Amino acid sequence: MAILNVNKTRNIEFLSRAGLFLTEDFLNQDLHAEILAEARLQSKERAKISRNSMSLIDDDFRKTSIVHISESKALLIKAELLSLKPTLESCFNVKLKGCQPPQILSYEVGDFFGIHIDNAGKAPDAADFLKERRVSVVIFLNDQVETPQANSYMGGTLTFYKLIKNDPRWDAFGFPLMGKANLLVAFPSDVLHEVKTVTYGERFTMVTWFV
Ligand SMILES: O=C(O)CCC(=O)C(=O)O
Ligand SMILES: [Fe+2]
Repeated sequence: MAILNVNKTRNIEFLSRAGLFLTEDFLNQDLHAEILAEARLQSKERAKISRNSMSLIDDDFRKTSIVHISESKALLIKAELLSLKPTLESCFNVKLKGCQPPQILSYEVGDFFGIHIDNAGKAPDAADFLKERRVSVVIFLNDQVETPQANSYMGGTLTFYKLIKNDPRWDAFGFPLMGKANLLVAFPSDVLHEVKTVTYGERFTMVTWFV
């Protein structure tokens, strides 16, 4: 699919206008550094996808790992994320109960996540935890760069689809968001998105879903 080529700064502006919520420097600096350090050290397991009420690994659709983080860090992270609830409620005009346990995701070279929505849409046999997702949140933990640099990654662009409603001419266009350490993006969980293949380094994100 075609990807619109827009510069990094303007893209934040553009995606905000298209209805996404973006905020820079979301986590306090110490917590951000601690999470990233922990993400690089801890063990990981391959992330699964849900299909026909089954949870399975499908390398053709998603190659991502979930990092095991300490219980204490998970609690701190959740508290930070919950502080965002009122803002997300007014931004997306929904009443939210809370958020699902945050996950730290790692994408090594060759990893990606194909085009999907986070809340299973109208699939009748989907698990309840998927159906109840209202607002998805992604926090980038390290920088996406254009030439190799330590602690950063290349490729792995988070790309959104069908942001321009009621005009099918735009349906094939992907709207990219370059990763930037501590940038947070929130979007309705029925927005189509994907993570392109990582081509250098290791990409870390933290994700949760408000319900
Ligand atoms: O890692 C990302 O940027 C997004 C991950 C994602 O789309 C998901 O976990 O549903
Ligand atoms: Fe997603």
